Amino acid sequence: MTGAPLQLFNSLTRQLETFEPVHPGEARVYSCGPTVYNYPHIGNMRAYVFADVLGRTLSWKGYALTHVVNITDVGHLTDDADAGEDKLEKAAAEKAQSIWDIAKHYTEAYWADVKALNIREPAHWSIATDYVPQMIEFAKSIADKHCYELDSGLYFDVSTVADYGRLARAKTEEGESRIEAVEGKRNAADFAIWRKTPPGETRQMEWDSPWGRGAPGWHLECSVMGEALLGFPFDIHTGGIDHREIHHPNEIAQNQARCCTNGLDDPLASGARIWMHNNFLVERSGKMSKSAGEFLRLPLLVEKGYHPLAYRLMCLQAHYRSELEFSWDGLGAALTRLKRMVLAAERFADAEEGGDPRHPRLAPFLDRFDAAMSDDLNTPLALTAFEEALAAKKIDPAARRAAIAEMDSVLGLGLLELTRADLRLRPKNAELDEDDVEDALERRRDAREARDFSRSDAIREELAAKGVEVMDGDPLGWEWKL
Ligand SMILES: Nc1ncnc2c1ncn2[C@@H]1O[C@H](COP(=O)(O)OP(=O)(O)OP(=O)(O)O)[C@@H](O)[C@H]1O
Ligand SMILES: [Zn+2]
Repeated sequence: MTGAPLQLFNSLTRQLETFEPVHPGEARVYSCGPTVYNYPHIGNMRAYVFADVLGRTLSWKGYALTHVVNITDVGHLTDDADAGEDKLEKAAAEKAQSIWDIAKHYTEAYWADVKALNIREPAHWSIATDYVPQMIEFAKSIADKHCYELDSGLYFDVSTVADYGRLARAKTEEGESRIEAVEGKRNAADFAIWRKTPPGETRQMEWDSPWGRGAPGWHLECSVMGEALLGFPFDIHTGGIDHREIHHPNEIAQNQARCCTNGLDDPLASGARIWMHNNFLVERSGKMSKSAGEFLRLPLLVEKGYHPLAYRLMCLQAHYRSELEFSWDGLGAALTRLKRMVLAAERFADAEEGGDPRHPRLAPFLDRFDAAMSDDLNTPLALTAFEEALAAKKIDPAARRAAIAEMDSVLGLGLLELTRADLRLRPKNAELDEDDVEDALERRRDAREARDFSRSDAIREELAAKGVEVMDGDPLGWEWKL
């Protein structure tokens, strides 16, 4: 493996650990994916930008990566703890639509955002409903020792595993106390791994099981897909910090139960060695939400004229474990920074391929970049090394192109393909298109050459009235903006 040893923060041990793969030369990663009952907001997408940067870093360091991202199309209740309704059943009932159509529609919307953000396709998008037989098999294997049946379903008894909930931080403050009581539960934190369809109710998604007709629990799904596609133990499990409190402790409890039944003698075997959690993207008003106020979806950013990769850059500007506050000004600043990078990269984007990235003038930038990324994915610091490599003077263009391509394989900004025109996105409400603007600017240049300043000013005002600001002497060389 190349470069500095990769240090990652493990939420389970609460410390930085050097990445040592379970299978030499490989990296197996599972990331909790979207629940496809609605469009993802940009906060959700921060979780996938983070998982993507982790995957790209592992690939760059030479590990053969197998990344799994699941699609939850059944079982996730409106409350992460054991209460509420199935998010998809609820959406389907409200919209009077087939649940399968709903899942398909929002999965496709999610994939469109993934693509726009240069998030690489994982090896598998595992769809929960494709794994129901394996879920039943997994549940059967742990049921005798670790579960009990109630009228409402099969419950996991958290007292049957060692040190339940060691991952969670908010155990006493919020965690357990907010778990709604279900009559007959042995411990407040016990959770359903199979939920029976209540008598007299019809569900669009249900399956037969030894515990009656019903649907799997959300936590069970991730345990099963992780094991099925990556094998226990695998290397890294990721998700947003909200998952650190309930979803992942429950997954870990099931994995412990499963590993013990399979003869793995470590009572704390948690399925994955390293558990990593990205912090939230927040709004000034609080947690980003799909219901309150303006629904911050990636397409809304694009409609307002921000390129999706400006949002990706905004994510990279913060460390993944820090909270990041969203603001339009912040996004605008990220867009300006991205434009500067594109201008710098233009100078050598056409250079020959195959240059030596370890050119003596570039190696120090690459080393700093590596040190930053190896220090628990310190992207804000890595970006500064990247920009200095972009800006350094008098370096062979082919070598520089190679070094930038290498760093960008980790950052995923697509800098060698992005053009000025790509970044001059047109807000949806703009009345002019790119050609109209260029045409007006041409006429204005002629007027100025002819020293006809009143005509030049008139064209400027005409453009301003249509939402285009002409920037004479723009330091970025962008002559106009919308
Ligand atoms: N504001 C946020 N910032 C960063 N990550 C987030 C944010 N909100 C949710 N996540 C993460 O996004 C991923 C997808 O979550 P999921 O599709 O289940 O959405 P959700 O939890 O229903 O979101 P919400 O509760 O906001 O509707 C999870 O890893 C989750 O931890
Ligand atoms: Zn999950």
